[in-house]
Amino acid sequence: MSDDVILKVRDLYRTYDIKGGMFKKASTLTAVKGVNLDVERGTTLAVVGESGCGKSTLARMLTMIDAQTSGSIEIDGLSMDISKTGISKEMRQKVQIVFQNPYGSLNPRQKIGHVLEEPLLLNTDMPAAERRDLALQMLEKVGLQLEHYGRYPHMFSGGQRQRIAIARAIMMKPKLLVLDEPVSALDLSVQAQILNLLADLQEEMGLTYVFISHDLSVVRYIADKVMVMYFGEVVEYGTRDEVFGNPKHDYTKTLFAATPQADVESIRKRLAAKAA
Ligand SMILES: Nc1ncnc2c1ncn2[C@@H]1O[C@H](COP(=O)(O)OP(=O)(O)OP(=O)(O)O)[C@@H](O)[C@H]1O
Repeated sequence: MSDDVILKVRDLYRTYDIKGGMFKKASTLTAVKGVNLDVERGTTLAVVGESGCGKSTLARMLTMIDAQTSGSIEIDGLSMDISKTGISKEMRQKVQIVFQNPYGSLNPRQKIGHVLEEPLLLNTDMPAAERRDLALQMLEKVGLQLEHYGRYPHMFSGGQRQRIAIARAIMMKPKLLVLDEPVSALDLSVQAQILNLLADLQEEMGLTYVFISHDLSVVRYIADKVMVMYFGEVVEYGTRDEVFGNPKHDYTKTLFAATPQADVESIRKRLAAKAA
């Protein structure tokens, strides 16, 4: 593992103004409160916590879908403050996101070839023939077939659609992938296949992952480091073995106690069987 930090976040905040109503005063909600983190190149940081703790807000800021209220994000040496600079092609190239529901993020009227080539079309001057070659290469890389290039999203299973979303995310050869609950909507056996694919791509392409999940069995399998969020704050941050082996914060202890150990064991067995 390298000690080369690719993602550096300092004192990151995101607040939302909540409008008042007839019986309610206007207020401010702080969804992310003073988050600091460093992620080393080629490693996986898992972000866990209950619904509403700020995981997706953090993901949206890391991927420039939303701007931070204050604080800094640096990816591969480039500052990601879109409120000041807007979004450059260079910034787009550094980071991509994969969502939980691939169908929602794929345009049903676009063929897969177009879906894959679109980021290149928007952000580069690459000629059409090269774009097509790259799209075909990526289809193979994520375990799909060349004939899938001309098909529509509804012609694929959930697992295949998530492979397409991953292929699209890596078309621009990003350094960092933010994976927001990427396997939560999939059947268990398909989850294991997608997790294995992500592990292979990480090794092959030197990718760094921020992997958001509420599923501790998955986190235990994929994470190098684990960050636990609670009401917008980081309450635990350490290596996987430190956090799982010796959780310090009361919230983490409760979270771990609430996860049946059987889940952890079953996924371990499945993955071990596949690797053998
Ligand atoms: N655009 C918005 N306007 C107002 N409040 C928001 C907005 N987006 C998120 N929030 C609030 O910020 C808090 C954090 O939400 P966020 O979606 O980041 O949590 P999460 O941990 O990802 O939850 P989930 O797992 O359910 O998606 C929640 O209280 C949510 O209601």
